Amino acid sequence: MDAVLNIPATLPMGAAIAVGGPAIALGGLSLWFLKGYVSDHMRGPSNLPPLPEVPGVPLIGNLLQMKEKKPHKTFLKWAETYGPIYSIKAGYNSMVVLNSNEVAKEAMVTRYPSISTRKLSKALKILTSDKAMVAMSDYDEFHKTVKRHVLTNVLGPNAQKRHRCHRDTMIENISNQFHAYSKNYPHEAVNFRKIFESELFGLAMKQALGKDVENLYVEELGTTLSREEIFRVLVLDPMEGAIEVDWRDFFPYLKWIPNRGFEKRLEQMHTRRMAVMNALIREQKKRIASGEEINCYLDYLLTEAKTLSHNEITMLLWEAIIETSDTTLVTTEWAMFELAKDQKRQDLKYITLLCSQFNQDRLLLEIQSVCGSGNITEENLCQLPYLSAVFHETLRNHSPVPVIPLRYAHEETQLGGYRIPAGSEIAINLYGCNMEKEVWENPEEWNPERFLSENNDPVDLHKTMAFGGGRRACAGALQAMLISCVAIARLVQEFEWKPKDGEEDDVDTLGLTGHKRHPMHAFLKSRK
Ligand code: HEM
Repeated sequence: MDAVLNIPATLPMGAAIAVGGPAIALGGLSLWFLKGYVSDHMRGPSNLPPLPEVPGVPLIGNLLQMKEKKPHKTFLKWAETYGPIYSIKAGYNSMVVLNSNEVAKEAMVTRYPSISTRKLSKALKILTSDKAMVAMSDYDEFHKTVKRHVLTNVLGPNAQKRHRCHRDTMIENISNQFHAYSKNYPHEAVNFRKIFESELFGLAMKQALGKDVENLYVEELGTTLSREEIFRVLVLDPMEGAIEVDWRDFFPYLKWIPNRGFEKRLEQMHTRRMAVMNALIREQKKRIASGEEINCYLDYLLTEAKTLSHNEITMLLWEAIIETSDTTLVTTEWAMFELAKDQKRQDLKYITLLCSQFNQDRLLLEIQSVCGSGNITEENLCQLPYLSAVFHETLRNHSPVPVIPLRYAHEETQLGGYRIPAGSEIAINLYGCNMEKEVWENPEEWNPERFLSENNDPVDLHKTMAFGGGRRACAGALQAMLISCVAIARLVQEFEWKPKDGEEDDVDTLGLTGHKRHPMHAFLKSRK
């Protein structure tokens, strides 16, 4: 049940248009969502039938059938019997589960005005400071204001241009560390995550606060924390906390019964997170007072966001840190894992050959003339359709957001031709949509070539809906794509990757955002 109840995280359509090629790929997101919008919108309300229901037991409904920590998989199984849209009972609450592209699109775009509020679990209520974040707020004035702020300073195309230096430094550091590892330990498999995660966190800190950190004295905790401990408090703990379940979420009429263990754990997590954020902000305020200005979210919010409280600013800074640090790592690690398993796909000749089948000579010539023997840069991305296919296929097959954070129908509406009663929770199972056999051939197979066949419209890259859609589409899609694609290409340009023996079939996942359960270990051989 856990993963459904909680979850993270946005792309304003036109926003992507400026950063060269990648922007073109992302612009497709809006076009894809427009496909079908008009016809859907014309269907008027009528005496619609009620939803198919998955049978459960009195009082607890279907809760016992969802014991495993991967509800998206249970939802998919049910879709085989009850169809792409059905309702379940999570204790007292009615939940509508959507498992197909069409109904998901309808929920995110056409019916959005009726389902624009969030339903948060008790854990998320505490960890989000009661919706004081872009991703977890309801669609209201607060949401519009803070989304504008994060796009203006951190995630929009112009902001991403201004933060480019941090991404370039990050990829150089990553490359240097892998080279050093392969030189010093030629017979040992490297832990991919250890290097990538730490560098990504550094980038998150620079964008949010202006500087990375080595250690920090936290007054409220009376101790100095190492960088690793700071990462745990700001990223790992909250990600784990977000999937904590309080049984009272399912039985609101029993909310008077205390659940102290749960409350204490979550409150402590929240207090430690706020203490660390406050200490980090205090340090940077000293920098600002000394006259040193840096282009970062903190400096921007302190000057521009006059209507926000200290608590809200702290939460927004933390949000930028945790969202940068998590899902991009998940996607890049899965992509490298898939490529490592498959030597032929790492071969640039193979890639160009495929591209040439897709779009013949133009691409072959472009790749050779643009990249040559030099390192790939963000400017090259729009000319590498195979790389784009690798990225989108990884998002499809290893969804970092298997179920979109729960929405709530605050008024009666309709989806998929069924009546949706007011008060229903809405779970959009992106994993289920991406495993639809009618839409994807052999969906369980990781196969980037599916996006490169002649019949494929480049806009279809966004059929995965990995970044959500409509007004709540992911604000970080551009950043995620820039970081992930450059990293994948650069690491394949520079090294041959081979998984550690016995790890090829290890596709188990963990947590809210589909992390690889066991970090990927691979042997590296420098190509230079
Ligand atoms: C591969 C990486 C990522 C994936 C797959 C992803 C996916 C998503 C999804 C599915 C949503 C939810 C849309 C909804 O509620 O309907 C979302 C929202 C959001 N994402 Fe991402 N995301 C990624 C990376 C990022 C990054 C790097 C950031 C920021 C640093 C970010 C910031 C946000 C924000 C702020 C929202 C809330 C948008 C809103 O509510 O208007 N995401 N993301």
